[in-house]
Amino acid sequence: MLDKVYVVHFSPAGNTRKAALMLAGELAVQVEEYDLTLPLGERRSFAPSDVVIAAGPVYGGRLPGVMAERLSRVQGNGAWFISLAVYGNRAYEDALAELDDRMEQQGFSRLASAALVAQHSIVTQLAAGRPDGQDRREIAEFAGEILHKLKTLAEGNRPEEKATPGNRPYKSWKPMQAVPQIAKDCIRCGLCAQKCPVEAIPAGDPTQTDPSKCILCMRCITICPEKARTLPAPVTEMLSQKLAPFLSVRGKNEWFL
Ligand SMILES: Cc1cc2nc3c(=O)[nH]c(=O)nc-3n(C[C@H](O)[C@H](O)[C@H](O)COP(=O)(O)O)c2cc1C
Repeated sequence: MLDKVYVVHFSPAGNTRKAALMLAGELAVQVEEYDLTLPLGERRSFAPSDVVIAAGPVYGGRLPGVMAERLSRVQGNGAWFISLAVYGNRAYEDALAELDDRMEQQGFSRLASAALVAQHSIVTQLAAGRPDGQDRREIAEFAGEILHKLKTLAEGNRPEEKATPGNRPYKSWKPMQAVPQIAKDCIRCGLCAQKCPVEAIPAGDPTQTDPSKCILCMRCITICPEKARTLPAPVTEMLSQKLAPFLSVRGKNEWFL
């Protein structure tokens, strides 16, 4: 086990964070989180001996643009990174490669990369409840391989490396043009406005959502204490149909180091 590991994450609906903390708990005694989900955050600089897990959800086979931007808040100075693209049972496509590239641009050195499955934040029947017990066992196996690689490196040997899959240039993807709808049950508590990653909900009137800012990340829908925010039915129906083939498949956790 390591003494400490850092977890840098962007996790609107909490599934990415859950998977990243599972890995962190298998790797180190102490875990420190650095959250990129909110619009404001201090800059953070790491030391060459630090080990940093960088975890993001997959959106349309890509890293969310907001997360890619916010990674400029962290500076690696040669620290190790473990990249995690957390996907909802469909596919991760170029997201992991993109996360690797962004971390390297920020001055981190790649130790390992993984695509892990977690519950789909929009169609929640997909990979429901994951990461689960089987995922935990696989994540523990991945952690064991990371610790072994660190030991090999500390002994002065450079192990053979497996490259992260993904295309460059990355596939193109545009977020859907839709926003959550608000039911009469909304008590205007303002929690959604406070926690929106992209400031799409005005604090003065949380029944509004700015379609030019909303990334449909599901955070407001997930955290609303009154369950007053939902996706418009045509959006849910379209996505449920598109993703139906993935309901009966157990998506794979894959790692590369
Ligand atoms: C806008 C959007 C796009 C998504 N696109 C994909 C995708 O291309 N492939 C996939 O398997 N899952 C996709 N998902 C599911 C998420 O990657 C997955 O549920 C992730 O764990 C969500 O992380 P979070 O709970 O930390 O927000 C998408 C989710 C959202 C909100």
